[in-house]
Amino acid sequence: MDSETMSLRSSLEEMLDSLRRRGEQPTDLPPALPARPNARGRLPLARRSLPVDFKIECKTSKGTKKKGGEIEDWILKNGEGAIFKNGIFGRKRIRAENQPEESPYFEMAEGNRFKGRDEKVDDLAASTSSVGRSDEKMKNAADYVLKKELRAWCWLPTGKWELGKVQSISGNNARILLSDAKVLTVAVENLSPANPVMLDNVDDLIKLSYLNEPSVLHNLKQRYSHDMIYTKAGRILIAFNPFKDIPLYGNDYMVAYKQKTSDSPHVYAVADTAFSEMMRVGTSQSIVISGESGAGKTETAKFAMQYLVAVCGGSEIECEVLQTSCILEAFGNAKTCRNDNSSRFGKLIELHFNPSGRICGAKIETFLLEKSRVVQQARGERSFHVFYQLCAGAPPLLKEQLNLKPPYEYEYLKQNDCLTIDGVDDAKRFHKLMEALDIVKISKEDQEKAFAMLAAVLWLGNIAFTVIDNEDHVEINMSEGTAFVCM
Ligand SMILES: Nc1ncnc2c1ncn2[C@@H]1O[C@H](COP(=O)(O)OP(=O)(O)OP(=O)(O)O)[C@@H](O)[C@H]1O
Repeated sequence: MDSETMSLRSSLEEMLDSLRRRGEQPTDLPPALPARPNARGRLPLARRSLPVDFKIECKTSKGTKKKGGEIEDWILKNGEGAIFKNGIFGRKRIRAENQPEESPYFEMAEGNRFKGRDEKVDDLAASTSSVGRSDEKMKNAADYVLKKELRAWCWLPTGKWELGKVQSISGNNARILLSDAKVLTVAVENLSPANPVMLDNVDDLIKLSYLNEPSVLHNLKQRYSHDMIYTKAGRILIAFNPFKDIPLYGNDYMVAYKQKTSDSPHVYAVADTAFSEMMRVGTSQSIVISGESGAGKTETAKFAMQYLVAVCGGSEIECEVLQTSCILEAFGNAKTCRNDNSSRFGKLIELHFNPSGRICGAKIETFLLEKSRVVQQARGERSFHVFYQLCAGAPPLLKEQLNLKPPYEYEYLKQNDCLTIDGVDDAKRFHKLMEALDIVKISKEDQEKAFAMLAAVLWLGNIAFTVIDNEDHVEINMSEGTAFVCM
């Protein structure tokens, strides 16, 4: 095992140990998530014009009937041989028992919508006994789709989804009129039902009649294009990174969410719900923020903390809590190819409240810091912010004491020729860092020790060695770095 893996393992072990120490069993299990529809296509309500609660039937090319999980397995194994591989829309051919007045699927709506899995399998078994009628039913379904000029998403060979209207269906192919007036012939298995226009821009994905991939992406994209970066998916909040300042934050918004006069999806609403539930139920609440690098997790966590601090306090401790971000980011964040302020560690932030709902303490645990970044960074990336901040912003006396040079003088910092970040003033950030350290009451003496350690690390990187024989023995080169580190 190499040393890096060893250090990662030990960090991981440390984290697990610390989690274990925090209690073997969570005493505050989160409430069960509400039942959510199948992501492949939630069946719409009976009153809507689209097909509802169809049954699945399956017959192999040899005529044997299959049901339940067998169907899925069989379709996967048999590919093109699966005659029911795809219906009018999507993977499943669906059929209704009775002919509705308007929709060929009407009858199934109320009775079967909330049936459990076993009941549905029973339905499936029943439905396979009437395969003979399926062609007629499918024709009705096709007629219905055509009559209503239903919109559908087409999966194009280019790998994109395109919205169009179904013009005609013949065999396994459908002709689709696209928005640019082009007509495409698409295999029906490459179609997914689109939601009616009235559902454009809905603020909660569970309001969509069809929860398929293109419909979800379309909805999120539309909202994003109107700077609506938050969307709900039931109890989950989806947050998009706008990469620009959007006027969605600040006092007025906080008041609106506190007084519940706004119910648009927002990180403030999530923080408010967590706080209200904590006060109501009397147990700890967690907000889990996840996403890929650059998705906006750190910013979102900061907005959530700002909200909690604003509505639950006004005393000194809250101010200290907010200042921790500045310190953590200086020491643990760095510029990467994906994010100019990427957190190179994980963190667990606890805010402690007293019985009256005021913040009375906080605890931050960090884990898995990417230590190797100190000595090596990928092209276009920097080491941790604090090194550049120290070099740029240290007061003259400190600079002299620590023999500080500009970043390009240090091997650890200059290796990638990436010394600055557009729009970021490292010197100013250093002053903010010192203020934050003062606010969280780190003594001047401890601050100086920390800065001396950082300077020592930089100088250590400047020590060079020369191989002096064939057995790879080395000798240290005398240089400014060597002299300074040995002092
Ligand atoms: N809600 C927002 N409003 C404005 N800008 C934002 C918002 N969220 C993120 N950003 C911008 O995107 C950048 C990256 O976001 P952030 O650092 O929060 O991502 P992250 O998910 O924490 O990334 P990493 O995992 O690399 O740490 C921020 O520095 C900020 O410029």
